[in-house]
Amino acid sequence: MEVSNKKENILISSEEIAKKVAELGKKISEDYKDKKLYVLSLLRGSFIFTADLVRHIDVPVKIGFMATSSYGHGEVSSGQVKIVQDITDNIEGYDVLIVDDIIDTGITMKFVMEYIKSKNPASVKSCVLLDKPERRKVEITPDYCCFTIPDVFVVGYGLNYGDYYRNKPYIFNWE
Ligand SMILES: O=P(O)(O)OC[C@H]1O[C@H](OP(=O)(O)OP(=O)(O)O)[C@H](O)[C@@H]1O
Ligand SMILES: Nc1nc2[nH]cnc2c(=O)[nH]1
Repeated sequence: MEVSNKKENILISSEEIAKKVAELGKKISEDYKDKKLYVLSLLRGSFIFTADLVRHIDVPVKIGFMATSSYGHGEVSSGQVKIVQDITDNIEGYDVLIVDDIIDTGITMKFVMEYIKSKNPASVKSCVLLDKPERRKVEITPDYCCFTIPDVFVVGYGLNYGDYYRNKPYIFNWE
């Protein structure tokens, strides 16, 4: 589960990612011009996407983190979302944008959206790099998304295999 010697199949290059992330940052800047934007980054998977995205946001923004886990080391969701590290800011009255790397079954994003709504924000929306709609188990559509992908387990740009590969600058799977 640590490293694989199979050939990498690049599905989305770092250049394609950079272009889409920049466009998305611009759109979010327009949409949140007169709002109180709070970006909530879900660790660990979204750390790279968040870091790149917020550098394309040119309106005032607070940035915070929450760590959730539901996959462990496997490729299948346990169906249970664990809050590994809770949000530490008071987000009451803020327009919270929850940023994650992927919506797959949708269980994580749905759970976190409900949890954040209970803290009385002005609004809550979701923003992901990847959407994998074929695997959905709960009803959810991302408010902002860079790429829709088919039902393949993908790795890189924050997404892990075991504890590894989050540092790869592109999205790939193995052939
Ligand atoms: O839509 P879902 O099926 O719930 O899957 C999406 C979630 O799965 C991954 O998190 P994981 O639990 O692997 O933790 P990680 O962020 O530390 O990788 C990913 O980062 C998302 O948060
Ligand atoms: N690495 C990885 N984590 C996930 N969590 C939910 N879907 C995926 C996926 O396709 N890849």
